[in-house]
Amino acid sequence: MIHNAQLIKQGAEAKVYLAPFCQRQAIIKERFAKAYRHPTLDKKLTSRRVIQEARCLNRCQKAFIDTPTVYLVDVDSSLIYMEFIEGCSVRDYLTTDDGHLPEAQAKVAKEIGTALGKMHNIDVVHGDLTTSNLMMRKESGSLVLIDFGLSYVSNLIEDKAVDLYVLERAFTSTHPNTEVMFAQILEAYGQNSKASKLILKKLEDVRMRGRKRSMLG
Ligand SMILES: Nc1ncnc2c1ncn2[C@@H]1O[C@H](COP(=O)(O)OP(=O)(O)OP(=O)(O)O)[C@@H](O)[C@H]1O
Repeated sequence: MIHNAQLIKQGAEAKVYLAPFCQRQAIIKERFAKAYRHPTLDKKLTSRRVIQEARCLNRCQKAFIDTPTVYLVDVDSSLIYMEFIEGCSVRDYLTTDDGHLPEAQAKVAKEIGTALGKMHNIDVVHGDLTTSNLMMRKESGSLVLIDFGLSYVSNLIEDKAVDLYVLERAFTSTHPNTEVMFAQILEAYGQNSKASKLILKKLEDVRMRGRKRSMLG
């Protein structure tokens, strides 16, 4: 039980709360036990996930990639306390109907591509890139990557290409007519990721595999 907490999301793996922490509002992410798993194994897997998420967030912060600052990691209780980002998700930004200027959209795309390029440069693979996991700060509009719950460290070109493919699928399935924006994301990614040539080439293979799979049903 977290004191004065307001549940903001109940997912399949975790509960996300907004709660006061040291005189400020914080996000508290709590991973809960899975009833179908053996308790000892469950504790081990849950702890590993908590540590992995916090580690990837820290790794990004050390590289000055804007992500929520981790305040506290309580492995025993499977809790991560982190900065509450005030703002809106890119998903909400793209689905609100207030006719964003192409220049404004291009700026967001550039920030996304730049952040992802930098994240892959330090071998962090996000694992769940959707437009809900990209936030824009209220004050500055600057981009923040959130939800590192499925993230891991990998230097494999394939893993990074799949990361981009997951985001591409999220764009095409959720936001019609954003092909130009996604191309702008990849352009900025190309300018910021060290291995972009190989990764973008691999992305073409991953897309092809995806198409074959959907043709076969
Ligand atoms: N640091 C944060 N600041 C503001 N809002 C946040 C923050 N972290 C999460 N949220 C909000 O809570 C929602 C759920 O968080 P998150 O995506 O981390 O959980 P989840 O998808 O349930 O986790 P997981 O994918 O690890 O199972 C986000 O979509 C976002 O709206």
